[in-house]
Amino acid sequence: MIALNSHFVLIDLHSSWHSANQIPISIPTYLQNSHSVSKFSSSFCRTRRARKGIASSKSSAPSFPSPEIRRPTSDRLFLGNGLLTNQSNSSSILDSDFASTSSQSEATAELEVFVELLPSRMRKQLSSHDEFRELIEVVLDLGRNPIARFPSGDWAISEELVKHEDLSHAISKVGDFSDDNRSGMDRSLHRISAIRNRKMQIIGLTCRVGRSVSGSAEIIRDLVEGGGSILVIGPPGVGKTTLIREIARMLADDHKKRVVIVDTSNEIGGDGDVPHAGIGSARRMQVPNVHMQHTVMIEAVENHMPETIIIDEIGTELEALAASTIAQRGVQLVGTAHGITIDNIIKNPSLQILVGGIESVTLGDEEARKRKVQKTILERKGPPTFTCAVEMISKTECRVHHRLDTTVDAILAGKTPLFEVRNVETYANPSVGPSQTLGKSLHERLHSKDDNIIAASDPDMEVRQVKTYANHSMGPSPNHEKSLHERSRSKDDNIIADDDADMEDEGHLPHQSKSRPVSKKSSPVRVYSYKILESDLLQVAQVLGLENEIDVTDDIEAADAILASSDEMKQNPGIRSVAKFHHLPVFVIKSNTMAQMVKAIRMIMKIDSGSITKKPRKTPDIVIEGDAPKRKPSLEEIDALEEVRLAIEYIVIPGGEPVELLPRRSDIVARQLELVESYQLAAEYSSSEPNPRLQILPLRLKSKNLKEPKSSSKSATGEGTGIYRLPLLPE
Ligand SMILES: Nc1ncnc2c1ncn2[C@@H]1O[C@H](COP(=O)(O)OP(=O)(O)OP(=O)(O)O)[C@@H](O)[C@H]1O
Repeated sequence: MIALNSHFVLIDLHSSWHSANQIPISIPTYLQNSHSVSKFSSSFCRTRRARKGIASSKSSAPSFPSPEIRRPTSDRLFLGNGLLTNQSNSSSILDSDFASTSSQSEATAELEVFVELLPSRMRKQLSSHDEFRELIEVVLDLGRNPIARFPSGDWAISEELVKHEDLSHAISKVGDFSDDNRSGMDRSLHRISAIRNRKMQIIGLTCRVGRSVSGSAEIIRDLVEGGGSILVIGPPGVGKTTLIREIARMLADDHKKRVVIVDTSNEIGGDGDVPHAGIGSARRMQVPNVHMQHTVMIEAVENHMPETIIIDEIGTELEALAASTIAQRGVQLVGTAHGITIDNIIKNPSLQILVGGIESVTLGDEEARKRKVQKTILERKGPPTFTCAVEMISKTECRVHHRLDTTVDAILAGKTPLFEVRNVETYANPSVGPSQTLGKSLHERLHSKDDNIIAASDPDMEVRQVKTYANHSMGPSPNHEKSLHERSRSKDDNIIADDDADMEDEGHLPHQSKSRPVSKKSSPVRVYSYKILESDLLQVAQVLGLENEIDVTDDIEAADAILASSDEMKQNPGIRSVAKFHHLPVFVIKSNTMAQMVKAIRMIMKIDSGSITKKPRKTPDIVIEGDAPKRKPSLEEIDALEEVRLAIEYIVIPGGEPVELLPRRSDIVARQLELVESYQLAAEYSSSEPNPRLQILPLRLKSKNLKEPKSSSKSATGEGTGIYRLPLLPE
């Protein structure tokens, strides 16, 4: 993204410290939010101005409000985080006084419109914040402190609590809320989302600053120009809408394509009937209500002869079907979907069609053996709707899957797909002119020393940075600073309960009893998680039949336990301080597999009580007995267990289908059975010749109550004859 030609002006507006009059919110809240926002600012502050030592706006908080509100003009003067752009101005990037005067004030115009939402007492406070220009959202919840969200974290705007009048004031400044509870401000890109009480009165608002960030699509310009359909995946707030808005403009203005945006919440083209200048000459179709998004998508193709259709938030099966219809009609499609990785889309039954649909195929024993796969395998049903996919890791970094079909096939086969990691810095070296940078082929970049891209041997892919992709369900990316390689799945699957926050400091050693007990109680046990997807945790809780007993919370103060990945524990030592401060036990999982989460949840719920023992004092961790690796498993055993994991996570749980495994040695079948049990699933054991085998059933086990089956003559470990059926929960 960033500036790629001399028409852009870069200014380092980044600042990470709050001024003295600002009210810091609690450490945990800060951590929580720094965890959930990207490291955008830190990477952006390395602009040329910064390198040349030109004073940034850090020292002088912009005064506010200015008397006159100006709207963006067709010159497209927009504000990004630490980035101001003006296409009509060709002054030098380096010595432009313009950047600190005219551009700044014009770029502030959109923010000025935004802060009109707030009562004047809040405006003054907010505008004095050093990061004011990088403001992401303002949250107004009745009876609470008004909160501003910045890239560096949350900040309480005022100690005065939000009143009804404050909400009424904000509501009076926006248009009507549609049935998705969203509204906007006329001809601006800001998004206002409402929370209502049971009487449907608005009691909370999330007001997001919308910006058109010129240059943000440079990072994938080659894909856009290639003409293929592009699926953009990312968690909320990572910048998907901002990216596709710029793609729409790029295609319509730079490439003179007929672009139609299906703008369900008026987020891409802004509120009001005249679209925001940020979409250039792309046309925009509004959608009367969210349930009609798919019909408007089809209408766009049938009535307006588009070459490209842009669509934000494909979330339902109907929308996915409409997208697939559009793609079949030869129209380029650029769409977004929520998720962290393509794996999330594959596992989402409504969106599976976007990646071609999935079906399970049962192979004959001979074929399975030949292919070295399990008997029931997953295959892609047809061609994906999109040619390629972009997983947004942060506003500045993404993973590009040039061939979505190849990626999906690899994931379904349990293999690591190959992809290319791109970041803004690589694509926005201001010292290189536009034609040089943009014209550079991937092949050239491959050999560029700076670009940190390495070639893969796969002839299908031109070039990519090969990284391990094993941890498909890794949490929302606060982890941008961490290499993907480091995030690869750990072979050691132990769960650690880390109960003491700071064991080194003997004088302040928190006694274990200080930690709040985490036990079953009438209200659900609330878990605060770091880098573990809430949806994955809840899915596991559901499989365990604990969906009413466990809850995931964003509020550390309300939490009963912390669940974190060990990667995050290493990266973010602050977690221990937070845990200590709140007297919370920390449960650490070494990989985000469902099996690990099952174990963690059982520990948190004390289902396996008594199995927790403390390690000697020097090591602050508590290890679950029996989880420590006792011996090195054989390759065959690893293979067999991986077969179980894939079968369960890709077929049995999402598809509700049974899976028959390959025949194995009886001791290995016993290990497989243990793993099946840890997912709380039932299995059928068959001691067919020459080796026994398991069939995993999509049925939940009675927890902690496994009985010897009547039909089994011996045991479930493979020595018996006939069928072994684990007891099932009554439906
Ligand atoms: N490249 C960027 N530079 C500066 N700010 C950005 C950039 N991309 C996004 N933002 C800001 O980040 C916030 C979130 O962006 P955006 O709405 O595009 O995210 P999103 O992924 O579409 O979120 P959601 O899924 O919730 O709709 C906005 O305030 C936007 O202005």
